[in-house]
Amino acid sequence: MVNIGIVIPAAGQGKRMGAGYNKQFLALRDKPILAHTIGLFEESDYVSEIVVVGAEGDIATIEELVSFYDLKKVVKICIGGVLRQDSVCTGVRALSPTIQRIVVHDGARPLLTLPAFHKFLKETETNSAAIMGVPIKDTVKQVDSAGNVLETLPRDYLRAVQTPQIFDRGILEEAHERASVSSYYGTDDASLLEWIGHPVHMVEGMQENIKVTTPEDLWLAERILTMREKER
Ligand SMILES: Nc1ccn([C@@H]2O[C@H](COP(=O)(O)OP(=O)(O)OP(=O)(O)O)[C@@H](O)[C@H]2O)c(=O)n1
Ligand SMILES: C[C@](O)(CO)[C@H](O)COP(=O)(O)O
Repeated sequence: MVNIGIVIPAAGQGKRMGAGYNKQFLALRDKPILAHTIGLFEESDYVSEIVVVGAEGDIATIEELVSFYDLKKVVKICIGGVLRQDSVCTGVRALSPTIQRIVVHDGARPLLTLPAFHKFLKETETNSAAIMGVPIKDTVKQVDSAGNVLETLPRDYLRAVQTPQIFDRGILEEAHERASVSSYYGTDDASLLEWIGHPVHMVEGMQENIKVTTPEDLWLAERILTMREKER
C-alpha cells in the first residue's frame, strides 16, 4: 500500500458544543478529543505523515498537545480558514510532495478504531475517491421553509456520511482548486468531487464513529470509550 498522508481539520469553533472554546480540547477519558483523533493515525503503519489544521488562536495549544502526547508523525500544524473546506484545502497543500494518497478525517471524530481504519484502506485500495457512511436509522423527510413536509425520502439508498474520506492527491487538489475558483462550497470533501463529476465510492462506516458536535455526543463518546476499555 502507498504511503498515506492525513489531513485533520480541527479549526472549527465548536459553537454547537457551547463550551466557549474549541471542543477538540475537551477531555474524553482524561485525554483531549484531538489527541485521541491524531493518536489513532500515529499508530497506523500505513500513515507516514499527519497535518493538523487549527484556528489561529489554537495553534500554540495544538503544538503543546502534539508534544505532550509525543505525536511524531505530525509534520505541520497550519492555520485554518473560515469554513471546513478552506481548512482542508490548506492542509492538503501542506503535505509533502511525496504523498500521493490523502485521508481527510475530522478532528472531532475521535472514536474511529485502527481495525476500522485499516479495513477502510483495504476496501478502498482501488478507488481514487472513497468515503465511509452508515445506513440511516430514522425515516427522512424533506420539508419546506415553513416546516411543511414535502416528501418522505426512500432511505434504502441514503447514507449518513462520515470521515475518513480517502482520495488520490491529484483529484482532491483539482476538486478543491475548481471549487475555490467558483466559490462552490460543500459540507464534505467528497461533494467537491461529485460536483466536478468524479465518481466517489461508498463503503460501510461504523455507527460509533460519531462527530462530537453537541454535549450529548460528548456523553455518548465517553460511554463508548469506557465500554471499550472494559472489553479489553
Ligand atoms: N473552519 C473550520 C470549521 C470546521 N473545521 C473542522 O471540521 C470538523 C467538522 O466540523 P464541526 O464538527 O462542525 O466542528 P465545528 O465547526 O467546530 O462545530 P460548530 O459548527 O458547532 O462550530 C471539526 O473537526 C472542525 O474543527 C475546520 O477545520 N475549519
Ligand atoms: C465531513 C462531515 O463530517 C461528514 O459528515 C460533515 O459534513 C462535517 O460537517 P460540519 O457541519 O462541518 O460538522
